[in-house]
Amino acid sequence: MRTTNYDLLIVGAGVSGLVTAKHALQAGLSVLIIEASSKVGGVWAFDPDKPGGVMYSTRINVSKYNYAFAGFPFPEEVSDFPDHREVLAYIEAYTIEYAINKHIVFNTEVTRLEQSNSGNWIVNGRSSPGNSEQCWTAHSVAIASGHHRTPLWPKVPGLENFKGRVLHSSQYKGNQYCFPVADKSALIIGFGNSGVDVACDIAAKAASVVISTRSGAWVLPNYIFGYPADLYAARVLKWLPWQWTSNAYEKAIIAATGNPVRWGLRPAHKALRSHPTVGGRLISLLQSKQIRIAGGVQRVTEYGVVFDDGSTYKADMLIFCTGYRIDFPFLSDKIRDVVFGATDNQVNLYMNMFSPQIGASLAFIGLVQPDTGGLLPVSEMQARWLVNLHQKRVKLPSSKVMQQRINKDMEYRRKRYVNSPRHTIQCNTIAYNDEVAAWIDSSALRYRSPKFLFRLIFGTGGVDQWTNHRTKDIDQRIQNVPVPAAMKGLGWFVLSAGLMITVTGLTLIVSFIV
Ligand SMILES: NC(=O)C1=CN([C@@H]2O[C@H](COP(=O)(O)OP(=O)(O)OC[C@H]3O[C@@H](n4cnc5c(N)ncnc54)[C@H](OP(=O)(O)O)[C@@H]3O)[C@@H](O)[C@H]2O)C=CC1
Repeated sequence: MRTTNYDLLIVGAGVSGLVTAKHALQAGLSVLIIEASSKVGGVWAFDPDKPGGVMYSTRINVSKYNYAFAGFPFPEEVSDFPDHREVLAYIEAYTIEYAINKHIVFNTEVTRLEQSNSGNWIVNGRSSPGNSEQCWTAHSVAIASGHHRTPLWPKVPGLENFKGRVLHSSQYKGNQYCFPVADKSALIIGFGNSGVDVACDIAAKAASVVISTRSGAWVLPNYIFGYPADLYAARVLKWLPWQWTSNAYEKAIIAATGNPVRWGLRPAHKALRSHPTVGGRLISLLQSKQIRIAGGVQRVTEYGVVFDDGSTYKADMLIFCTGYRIDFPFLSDKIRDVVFGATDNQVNLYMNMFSPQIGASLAFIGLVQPDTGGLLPVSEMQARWLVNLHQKRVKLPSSKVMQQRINKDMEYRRKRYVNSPRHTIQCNTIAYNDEVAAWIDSSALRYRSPKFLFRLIFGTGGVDQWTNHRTKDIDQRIQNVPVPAAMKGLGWFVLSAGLMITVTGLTLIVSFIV
């Protein structure tokens, strides 16, 4: 049975879906969110009985200044890196503040999405309990169901012979869940943020923990010289060649935690060529040898593994922390064909949002992996852009221009990052948001005062910088985002050097003329 034809139907009530709903509702659109679970929050809604989402000990690894909804800061008493309970409470408070709940249908899984000949979208869903089929139509659809749903299981020779336990990080909810880990030996395969979090969690109880990594990692501490590490990812650094920034970043890591080779980390690439692995706790566990690092797995045996260098490890459990495959199982084949690129995790979307063949009526919100800072402010700018498109204040470029841009971005990512399925949707938060902000007349760098400009160039500026209705409150929030002392020092150095060069140049010109 088809009911209301909504202006915008949103798939998923995680942060990306909620922020999209907030902006669409404020613009007067009729909105419906369809959510598979019984709660808002997406990956932040801890559930020990369901795969996916956070585990019991998860803390966000981006500071609360760069992972928040605009105009809605985390409470003051929350630490720089909130834990998942605090993040969920914050998301729930946002949902209440903007009365989003009444626009959500919970416990309903979207099963199919297709476009009718008229251009409207037909969305089918299945509600539980009872498995009742539902169907809605909408003028446009925003897919905000996340890209960390389908585990990526690599093929490892001999895995079928292994006698111990095998699971993916999405199934690991904490050392008190799953199965007894006390006195067992665990092999963690993969050295991204899941690998680090799982290794640190399991090391509290297990007898021995080894992380297997084929390319090592530069492990970023949560704090550098007393400030959250993400606060160093300032605008000025994106204006410099990334290799220079990477060198500085590597020096900062070495100054904060020592040479990574000492702890066995053996990074195979420059730091900024891959997604940052954050792990303050990991370094101390490596120092106390509660966790060890090994190379790639050559093959699995009945009771353990053989690494690439021929050494062996006897393991009771293998935990694959090997990331996710981008997948939206409800897309019809026709849409799937235009959305996904030729290789694994490649998406053929303009600004990771729109298909040139489909246009503005189907948007992907949050289909981005920010290389610095958090996803939330990117999703929020995408939501605002989408609403502006709805209101016909802006329009998308032609499909030819969109495709050219997609190709250019793909080429850039291939060169800039390690060319792997892990980096196909990587983007720089500030650069991305600055670009979208310029289109919707919300630029962060509109001049207010030299002090402000300094803050936005040598600091990250936080999530409120792109808000277009400037109020004292918003300006205060931007000023509350700390600028690390080292970045202030860099700022003063650049300004003094600039001043000296200008004065010297002018003096030379004047003396030449005179
Ligand atoms: N606390 C937090 O805020 C957390 C955030 N996250 C975020 O969630 C996202 C997903 O993270 P994560 O689950 O760690 O996934 P990632 O994709 O970031 O990392 C996957 C890891 O698995 C390795 N890997 C992939 N394929 C293979 C293979 N075939 N053989 C061996 N190793 C392989 C990769 O190595 P290689 O580099 O060699 O390809 C990499 O080390 C990220 O954005 C992350 O930042 C995750 C956990 C906690």
